[in-house]
Amino acid sequence: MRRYSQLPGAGRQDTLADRVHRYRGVLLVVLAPLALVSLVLLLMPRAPAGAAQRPLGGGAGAAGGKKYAVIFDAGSSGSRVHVFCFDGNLDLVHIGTDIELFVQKKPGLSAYAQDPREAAQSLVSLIEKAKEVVPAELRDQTPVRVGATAGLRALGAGKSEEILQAVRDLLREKSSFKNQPDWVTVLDGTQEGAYEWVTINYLLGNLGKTYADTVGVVDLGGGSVQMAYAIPEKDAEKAPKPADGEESYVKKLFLKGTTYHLYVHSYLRYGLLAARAEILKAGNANGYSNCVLAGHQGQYKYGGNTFEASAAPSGSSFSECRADVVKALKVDEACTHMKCSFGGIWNGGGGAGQKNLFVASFFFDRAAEAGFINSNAAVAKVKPSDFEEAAKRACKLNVNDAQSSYPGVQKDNVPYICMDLVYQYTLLVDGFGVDPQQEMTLVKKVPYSDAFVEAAWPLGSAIEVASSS
Ligand SMILES: O=c1[nH]cnc2c1ncn2[C@@H]1O[C@H](COP(=O)(O)OP(=O)(O)O)[C@@H](O)[C@H]1O
Ligand SMILES: [Ca+2]
Repeated sequence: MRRYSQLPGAGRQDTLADRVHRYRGVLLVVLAPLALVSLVLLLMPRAPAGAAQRPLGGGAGAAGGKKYAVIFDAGSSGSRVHVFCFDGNLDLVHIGTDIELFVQKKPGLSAYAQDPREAAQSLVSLIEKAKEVVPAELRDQTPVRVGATAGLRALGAGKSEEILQAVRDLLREKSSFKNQPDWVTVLDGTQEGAYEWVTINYLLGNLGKTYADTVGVVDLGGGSVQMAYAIPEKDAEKAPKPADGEESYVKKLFLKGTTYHLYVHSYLRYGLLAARAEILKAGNANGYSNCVLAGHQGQYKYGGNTFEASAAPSGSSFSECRADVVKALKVDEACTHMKCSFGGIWNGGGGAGQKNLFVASFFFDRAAEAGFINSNAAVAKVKPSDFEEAAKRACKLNVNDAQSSYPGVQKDNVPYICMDLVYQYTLLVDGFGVDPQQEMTLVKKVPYSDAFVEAAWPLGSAIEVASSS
């Protein structure tokens, strides 16, 4: 397994083609300022023909062509604020010495389900940090958006709406940023996946290139996992209709003058922490789990429910745990489409847009904790089989040995290290159909210019905001 501190082709080492492309953009500014708005870098997530188009929000705070955008990521395991600043070409420019302000704190909003005001208050320190980096005279033109993901999705509409309302009130009273009620929402999973795809491909300098030159993105959160990659138009036309209540499989995006057909699916309850509950339910026939490390007797709490989570008398077993995970993933569920990933969900048809996979969030974190990538690296090249090997090692341990073997793993997570790694391997190989030997890139941050930017959905949202003004 190799490690890269610098990503080939990333950052601002533009090729001649890129520069020609950018110069073309400048020409367009001169020749057709109105057309520019829709041509240069307009992110327009659209539902397929016939469905209503998602409105674009207001613009970003601007000065001398610079625009700021403040995006809150209300994730299931923590809240984070990102502040970005774009120039007139919608390239990122420095905020002080960095290219992004990024501050995070735990727990997430959903941990305050009983007290919406306290949930909102948990964002105050992040708001203050964001204010520090946006010049005072630009704050009232600088939009602030809040996107909540799987944590609030799982709380249900009533509770999550109360929390969101408290956040809207707080932003109106305390933020001094440009705020609007409909800018504080629960993101649907496909929107989250699409933004993440835009983030990574923007940072890699891929936008404007053909779909085959983009990378596919997998984002394993706590509550849900997203797969997003560009597919050819002819495949998009054949996309099956989603089941009732599900988002459509294909989003049409217009970015840097290029139309992309993005296959996106978000699997709710298959984020790493949510999947533990599914695995415990699937495998708990005898009151114990084949995935829990020897020496652990306990229960696992997730989303207001409690599950028995005690080790089997013989401890954890890679192969038996894997069978439980396959069951939890519903790999064999009837597939009414051409080809499915798992749970009867269309797999998008694969192809060149999925050849290079960038895999984010918990995939990176667990790989670092299991010690097969450097936790300080921004990206690392691995294969699914690296997760298999790490899982086989972890599943042989008891909790005490695991605690000393994996000093980076939080105490609460130690009994689940076998389960998590088996899940990650099985999700990639049996779920998404990735070859165990296929090289892929684990990503935490992407090098851009002389800095690093978080590989997370908020930049995609900021690009939408900044390009719509
Ligand atoms: O902006 C980010 N930077 C670094 N890591 C992130 C970021 N956003 C999410 N993560 C990682 O993703 C994992 C959990 O994701 P999150 O709390 O966002 O769950 P969710 O997406 O299911 O709501 C954590 O391991 C966290 O470290
Ligand atoms: Ca997330």
